[in-house]
Amino acid sequence: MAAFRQATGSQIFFSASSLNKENRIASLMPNSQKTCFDTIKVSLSISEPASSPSITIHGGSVKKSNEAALILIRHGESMWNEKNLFTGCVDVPLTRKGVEEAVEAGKRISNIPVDMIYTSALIRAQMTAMLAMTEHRRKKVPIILHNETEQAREWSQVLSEDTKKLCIPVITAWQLNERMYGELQGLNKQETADRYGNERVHEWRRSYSVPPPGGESLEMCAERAVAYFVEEIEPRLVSGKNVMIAAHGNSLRSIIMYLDKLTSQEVISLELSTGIPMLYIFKEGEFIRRGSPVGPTEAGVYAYTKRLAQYREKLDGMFQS
Ligand SMILES: O=C(O)[C@H](O)COP(=O)(O)O
Repeated sequence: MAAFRQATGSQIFFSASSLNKENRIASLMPNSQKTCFDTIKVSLSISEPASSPSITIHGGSVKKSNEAALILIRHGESMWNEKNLFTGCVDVPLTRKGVEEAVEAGKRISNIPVDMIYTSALIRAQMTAMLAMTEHRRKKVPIILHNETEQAREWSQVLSEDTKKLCIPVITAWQLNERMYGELQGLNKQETADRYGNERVHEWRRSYSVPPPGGESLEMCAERAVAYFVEEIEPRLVSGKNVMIAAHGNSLRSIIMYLDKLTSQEVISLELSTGIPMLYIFKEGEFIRRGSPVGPTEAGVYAYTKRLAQYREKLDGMFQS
């Protein structure tokens, strides 16, 4: 990770070479994509239920908590996962099993607060986020924000203030897309390993700096995914917003590498299963990995932070279930 960033205070600076790579990555994307770090204006105001652990209001000023929940979830099984094909940035949907995995994931995080959701621009991640939220006890409605044009933003506004309070903004970002697998996209993984050798294919799939032919290395994927996380998502956590990110095996591996401060050697063995939520607590500028909630009432998750326990108690009071 240090290879492409020097952290000074809370600022992260990219070396010139990685900026060149970033521009190349940006050029790989459809020309409708603008610069790397478009700042999405969240057009929904997000109300905090009184018990919310993220923000409390004292006499008009907002006292921000220094703690927030971050949930990461790799999409459920996709139709090309099922066929064992390299997928990358090809936009394929979930299988029925993937739909069930997403719903199950939702059950596991159903008592954890979610104020904002980020997904990639790919349907398998968006389906996973929306299906998971059908199981959330707070019953807020996730709404995908459309900012692609001024008209899209205006026409998709929620104009009722009351309704807005029961919505969760969903921001889609191509920067969170799966790594682009280049010439491997659509090829069968086993046949590719048979052709090029297991070791070489494993290096393309799991190493930090070796890209697949015509595709992105994990390092190149990190330069957009981690940059987006730092520029757009981390400030939300700092402000006390609880965030869920639904994305992909490798874009999430690059983000976890940043969160857990993994070396380029350690990240090789990092594997993410489809549809398994992972919980982090963001506290005083640090990310603490809490593992994967096994069930909606797992003591281990709630015992760890008072705010999550209080939020769950509030939901118990609100819904008596
Ligand atoms: O893009 C794909 O094929 C999968 O989502 C991830 O593939 P990988 O596990 O081979 O990196």
